[in-house]
Amino acid sequence: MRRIIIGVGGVTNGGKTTLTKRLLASLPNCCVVHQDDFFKLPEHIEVGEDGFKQWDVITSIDMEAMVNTVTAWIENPAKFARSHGVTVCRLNEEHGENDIQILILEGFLLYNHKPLADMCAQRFYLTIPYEECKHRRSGRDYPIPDPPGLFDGHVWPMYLKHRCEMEESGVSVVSIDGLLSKDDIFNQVYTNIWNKILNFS
Ligand SMILES: Nc1ncnc2c1ncn2[C@@H]1O[C@H](COP(=O)(O)OP(=O)(O)O)[C@@H](O)[C@H]1O
Ligand SMILES: O=C(O)c1ccc[n+]([C@@H]2O[C@H](COP(=O)([O-])O)[C@@H](O)[C@H]2O)c1
Repeated sequence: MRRIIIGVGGVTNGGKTTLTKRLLASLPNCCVVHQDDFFKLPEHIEVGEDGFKQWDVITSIDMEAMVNTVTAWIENPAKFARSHGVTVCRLNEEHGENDIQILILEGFLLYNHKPLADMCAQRFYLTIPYEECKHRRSGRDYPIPDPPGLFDGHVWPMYLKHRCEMEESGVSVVSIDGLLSKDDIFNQVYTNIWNKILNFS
């Protein structure tokens, strides 16, 4: 049985969740692990020198728990799928597609954690410019609402810092322009994933 882990990373509001939902609905035997589900409780988030709770750093996320969840999928993808409500099917053997199991990791800091980055066979990275990001973020409702000034004082500077660290680490990513239409982004990524699967031993 082949199994493949796909990363959907990138900037906040870059379109990661939107893309992931469409991939989940289109790819066979496909599960997802969202990094946002592993945020620590607010009382465990430090306040930084910038005066803001430090949500946009890797230590705000329980990465050990996230990696453990991914490990559970690796050990038994079909069991993981069934327990997450995904119907497991066999694909057409004529096309060499039988028994593929796919896991999508979705999150804004996937590739700044080496163990997680190393688990991904393909890493997509969505980007959008500052103005568009600020605009989209202003319309979002998070479990903890953004205090005034958070975007410019913490979110965007941390994005730039982590992006720079990711690039310096040498991890290879497929950059996706998040300004493209939702359809174009989906088609580009979907095609890329199938190419990867069909060339995957
Ligand atoms: N390609 C796109 N073009 C325009 N708006 C988009 C696109 N992709 C996502 N959005 C919108 O941007 C906002 C954030 O999208 P979302 O997928 O939740 O981002 P993320 O998961 O990266 O934070 C949502 O309002 C969504 O509808
Ligand atoms: O989901 C939460 O509990 C949560 C609590 C506080 C903040 N967030 C924000 O979630 C953002 C990452 O999620 P996303 O979907 O925008 O990529 C990050 O920029 C955080 O500032 C998210």
